[in-house]
Amino acid sequence: MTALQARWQELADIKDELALRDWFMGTSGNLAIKVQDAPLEFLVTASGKDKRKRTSEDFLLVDASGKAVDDTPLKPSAETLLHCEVYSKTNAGCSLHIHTVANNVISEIYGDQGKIDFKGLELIKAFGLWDEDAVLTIPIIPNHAHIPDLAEEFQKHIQADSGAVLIRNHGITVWGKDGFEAKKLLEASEFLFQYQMALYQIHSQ
Ligand SMILES: CSCCC(=O)C(=O)COP(=O)(O)O
Ligand SMILES: [Zn+2]
Repeated sequence: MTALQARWQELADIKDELALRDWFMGTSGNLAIKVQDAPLEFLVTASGKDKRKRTSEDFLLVDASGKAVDDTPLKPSAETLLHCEVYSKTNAGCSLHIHTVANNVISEIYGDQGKIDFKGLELIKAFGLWDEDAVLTIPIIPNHAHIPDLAEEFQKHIQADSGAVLIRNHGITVWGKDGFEAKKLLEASEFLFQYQMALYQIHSQ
């Protein structure tokens, strides 16, 4: 199996798992996985597809600028530039973006603060934060319809080989060293958002 085939299968399996969680409502979301460095090439989801379906046209190979490497009628995700920023600034191997009710609600409640902090919750360990007093901070950036502007805002918060950024009333993008790590951060983030939303509802009664 070639590296391309292996990464394709890895990303297709992740896509299926996220689809089972109903994390691709209304064709939202996009996924990417690095295939090679120097020159950078990564697989990204084709734009506008129903990501719950598994087909031979789910992904296409793009270069460091987000352009298709091969001659194809498929269009790369409209948000490919965000994935380009991840791979140009880090050693991450996989980046995932989804829209959920929980990540949208949390991004709106805490959007004016520009971040949300989580402390004292076991699941922040998924981000490698094991100390008793550790705080997980997830930045929240404004949404921009113009993707180059969104990518510019987003890249300011890429400071390590793994991380997460919330885009206000849009969704979350996470990245990690491989598909397993990126998916772990995504699941942990969504757990934390659901927890915080439930707590907020109780406190506002
Ligand atoms: C219908 S959701 C609006 C676009 C978006 O935010 C998204 O995540 C999906 O866009 P893509 O081009 O990757 O399908
Ligand atoms: Zn999106």
